[in-house]
Amino acid sequence: MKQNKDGTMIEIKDLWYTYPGRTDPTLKGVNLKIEEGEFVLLTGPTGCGKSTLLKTLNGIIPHESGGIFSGSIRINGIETRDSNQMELSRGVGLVFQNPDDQIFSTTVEDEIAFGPENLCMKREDIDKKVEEALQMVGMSGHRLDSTNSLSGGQKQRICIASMLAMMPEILAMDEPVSQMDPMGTRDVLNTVRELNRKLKITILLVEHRLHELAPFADRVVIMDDGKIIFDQPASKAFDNLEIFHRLGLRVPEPVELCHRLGIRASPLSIREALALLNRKNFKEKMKTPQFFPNPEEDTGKQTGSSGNNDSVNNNSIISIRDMWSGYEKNRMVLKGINLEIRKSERVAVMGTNGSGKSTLLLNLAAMLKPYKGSVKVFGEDTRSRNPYSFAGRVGFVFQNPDLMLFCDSAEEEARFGPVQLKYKNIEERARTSLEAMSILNLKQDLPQSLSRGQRLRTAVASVLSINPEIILLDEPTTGQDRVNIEQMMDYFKNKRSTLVFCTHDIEIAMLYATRILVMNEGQIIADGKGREVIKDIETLRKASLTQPPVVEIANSLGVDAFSVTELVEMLTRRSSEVMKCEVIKCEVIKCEVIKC
Ligand SMILES: Nc1ncnc2c1ncn2[C@@H]1O[C@H](COP(=O)(O)OP(=O)(O)OP(=O)(O)O)[C@@H](O)[C@H]1O
Ligand SMILES: Nc1ncnc2c1ncn2[C@@H]1O[C@H](COP(=O)(O)OP(=O)(O)OP(=O)(O)O)[C@@H](O)[C@H]1O
Repeated sequence: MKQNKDGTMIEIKDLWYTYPGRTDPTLKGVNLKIEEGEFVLLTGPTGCGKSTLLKTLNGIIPHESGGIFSGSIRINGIETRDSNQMELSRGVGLVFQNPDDQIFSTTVEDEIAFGPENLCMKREDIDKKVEEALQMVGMSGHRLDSTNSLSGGQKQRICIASMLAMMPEILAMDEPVSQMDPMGTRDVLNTVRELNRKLKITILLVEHRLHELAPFADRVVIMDDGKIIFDQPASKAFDNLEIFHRLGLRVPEPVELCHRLGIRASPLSIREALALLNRKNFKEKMKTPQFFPNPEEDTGKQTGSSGNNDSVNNNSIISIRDMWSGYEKNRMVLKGINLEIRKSERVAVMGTNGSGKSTLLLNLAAMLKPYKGSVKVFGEDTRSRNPYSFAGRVGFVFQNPDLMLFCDSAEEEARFGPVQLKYKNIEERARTSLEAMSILNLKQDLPQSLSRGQRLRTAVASVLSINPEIILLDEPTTGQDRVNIEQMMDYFKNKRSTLVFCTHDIEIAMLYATRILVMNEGQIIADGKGREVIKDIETLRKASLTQPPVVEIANSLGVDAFSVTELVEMLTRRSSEVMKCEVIKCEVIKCEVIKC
C-alpha cells in the first residue's frame, strides 16, 4: 500500500452511513485518527455501530453493502471510496465478529493459506506462514482438521490465524476473542500485542470485555449512537467512571475496587491495584483479627448466587450416567460424564475451548445421543426420544444465534415457537419475551439487520416465549454490554429458571450461577458452588480459567471475598473497626491518665 508520510494509518472524517432499507443513519459523523503502531480498543453499547465502522475500513461498506455513504476514510493515505476491496484487503485484515461469516475453506490449512496464496507467496513460504500462524493461536495440532468440526473458540483462533498469516499493516478485529477461554484470550492477545510492538502493526479491536482487554491497549475509544464520544489513553480512560456506568459498560475490577474505596487511581492490573492498596495500608488493616460473617452464610446480601438456596432441593430433572458422546464413532468428545441437575439450578459450564461444553448441551437437548451410558431428561432416556419431543419443555439457544433466526422480523421469531406449539396468548408471549430481552422496540426489524448483541437477544426471546422448563444457553453473554448481560441473567434468576449455560466469563458465572461445572478434555473436573470452585487454582489452570481479579486481590490481602462489593465492604468495615479500636485505645489511655 502507499505509504502515508505523516504516520497516520487510519483517518476518518465526518463519516455518515445509512444501511439500505433504513431511514436513520447508523454512523453519524464519525471522526477518528489512528497512528501507525497504535493499539486502539473500541467499545460502546450493543448496536451503537462498532461493527459497521469496522466494515468501512476494508471497503465492505460501501463497496459491497450499498447504502448512503458520505465523509472520508483514508487508510494509509488511500481514500477507501476511490479504491477497491481487493486493494484495501491487502492492507487491512478484518477479523469478523461471527467466525462462520469468515471461514469458507473446508480445512484449517486451506483457510489460513488462502491469504498468503492471494499475496502470491512461494509454496514453502506459505507452509511456513500457516505453521507459524497456527502456533501463534495455540492450534498447531489442528492443521488438517475440517473447519466444520471446530468448536466456537477454535474457529475464532483460526480466523485470527488467517489474518496473522498475511501480516497486514492494520488488523481490525470485531470481538475476536469473545468465545475464547480466558487463558487462550490472554495468550493470543499477548501475541497480537507483541506483533503490534515489534512490527508496528496497527490494531483496532472492538470488544465489550474491556475489563479484560484494556491492559493491552494504548487507547480506549467509546462509540455511542453512531458517534465517537470518548477517546483517551488506556492509562487514563478509567479515571472517571461516570461515562462507563452511564452507558452500561464493564469496567476492570481493580479499577472499580479502587474507585469504590475512594482511591483516585485506575490500576489496570492486579499488581498495580495491590501496590495502591498497600500504600493506603489496607494490607496492614486486614491483619487485625476481626470477626467477619462467612460469605457462604451471608446469602441475602450476595451479589453472587452461589450462596443462595436454589440448588437445595432434590427435584432432579436431568440425570446423566457414565455418558460417552461425540461426532465420530472412533473419537469420543465426552468421556464418562456423570451429572445430576435439579429444578431451579443455574449451572454454568466452563472450560477450555474444545473441552466439550457445547457437546454436553447438545446431549441435554437430545440433539446428540450418547454412544454409551445414558442421559435422562424429565426421567426420559434421550436415546428413545427425538429433540422435537422435548419442544416446549427444553429451550436451546446456540452459540451462533444466526443458526436460529429465519423469520422476517424479531416479533415473528418470538411468535414462531408458540404458534408451532399451538399455545394461547401468542401476542402476549411474544411481547413479554421481547420486552424481557429489551428488544421490543426492534420487533419489526429483520433479524439479519440487527447487531450481533441484538440478534442474540432475539434468539433468547424466541425461546423464552415458549416458557420452557429447562433453558440451555450456549455462551449467552458474548457480544453483550454489561447492562444487557445483567438484564438477561437477572431475568433467569428472578424467574428461578432451570438454566444450564456455557460461558468463559468467570465473573458472570460467579454472580449468577448456583453451581459451576469445570470441563477439561471431555470430563467434568470440578463441580460445586462458585466460591468453592474458584479457590482451586490448579483445576482452574487445567481448564484454562483464571480467578477473577478481585478474588486474586482478596487472596493477596488474606481474605475470602468473591466480588468487588464484598471486598469493599470488608475493607471499609475493617478500616472503621480499626479506627474504632484506636478510639477505644485512646479512651483507655485517657482514663488511666485521669486515674493517675
Ligand atoms: N445489514 C444491516 N442492515 C440494516 N441495519 C443494520 C445492518 N447491520 C447493522 N444494522 C444496524 O446498525 C446498528 C449498528 O449495528 P452494529 O452491528 O454496527 O452494532 P455494534 O455496535 O457492533 O453492536 P454489537 O455490540 O451488538 O455487536 C444496529 O442498530 C443494527 O440494527
Ligand atoms: N460437528 C462436529 N464434528 C466433529 N467434531 C466436532 C463437531 N463439533 C465439535 N467437534 C469437536 O468436539 C470437541 C468439543 O467441541 P465443543 O464445541 O463441544 O467444545 P466447547 O467446549 O463448547 O468449545 P468452545 O469453548 O470453543 O465453544 C472439539 O474438539 C471439536 O473439534
